[in-house]
Amino acid sequence: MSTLKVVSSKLAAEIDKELMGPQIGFTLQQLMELAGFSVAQAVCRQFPLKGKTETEKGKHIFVIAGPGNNGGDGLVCARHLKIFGYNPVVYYPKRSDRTEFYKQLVHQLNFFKVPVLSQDENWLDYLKPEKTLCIVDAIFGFSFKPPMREPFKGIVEELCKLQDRIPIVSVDVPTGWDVDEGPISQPSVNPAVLVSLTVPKPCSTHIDEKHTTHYVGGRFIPRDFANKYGFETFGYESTDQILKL
Ligand SMILES: NC(=O)C1=CN([C@@H]2O[C@H](COP(=O)(O)OP(=O)(O)OC[C@H]3O[C@@H](n4cnc5c(N)ncnc54)[C@H](O)[C@@H]3O)[C@@H](O)[C@H]2O)[C@H](O)CC1
Ligand SMILES: [K+]
Repeated sequence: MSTLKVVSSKLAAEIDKELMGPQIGFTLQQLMELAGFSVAQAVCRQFPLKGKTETEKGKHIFVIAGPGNNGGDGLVCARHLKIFGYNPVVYYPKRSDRTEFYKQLVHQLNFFKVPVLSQDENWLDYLKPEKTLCIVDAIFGFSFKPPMREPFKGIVEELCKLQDRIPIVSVDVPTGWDVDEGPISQPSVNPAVLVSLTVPKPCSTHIDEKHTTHYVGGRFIPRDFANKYGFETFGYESTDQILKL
């Protein structure tokens, strides 16, 4: 059997289902914690604070969280960024009522004094190139189906205007991209960093390597499980949660 380097949206959903099924028994919370933690680590690797001035250190990281689990990864990521010494602000326009768990993630952000903006707040005030280190795009992941609906269509259109001046870090899938086909509809972001979770999705083959740094994160599967789905595990070093591809 040939070894795939990417897995389709369908397979990614099957992998998730099996990981959280009765045989393996991970909970969504566990996987999301590791996913969000790895995205925060990728931000640290890409935008280190060491040697930076206080002004630089005070810059915002603007995390935009969508309505599903990709958004949940963003909420977790923001908490870890705060712990790592960054200054995250979360914009969470359409809050998930799927489970109580999402409310708990927001409570945890309140506990760490990370601002969480609602849909009616003036979120663009927080997005000034001179005051913003990067944007974490946790809007949509592998379950996005175009065309994009509001309020996200308008939000992503604004991000597209800013992305040449503020780097975007996309979680798992660049928002607006078809998971399997890539950027086939608008609006869609052009990230400076992509953090693929578990294994890259086919859309990642459409990134321009000169523009986009690609990491894999979400280090939670053993080799035989990866091989069963036709891919290899990645050569993470030591305790790293991410690997630059
Ligand atoms: N094993 C892992 O790698 C893990 C990955 N995780 C993350 O989970 C997402 C996938 O999460 P899911 O909830 O299935 O989907 P999304 O977040 O992508 O989006 C669903 C959400 O979006 C709405 N929606 C879909 N299409 C549209 C549209 N055209 N316009 C507006 N809204 C749309 C839909 O209604 C839902 O509300 C994966 O990518 C990872 O980031 C987990 O953390 C677990 C571990
Ligand atoms: K995303």
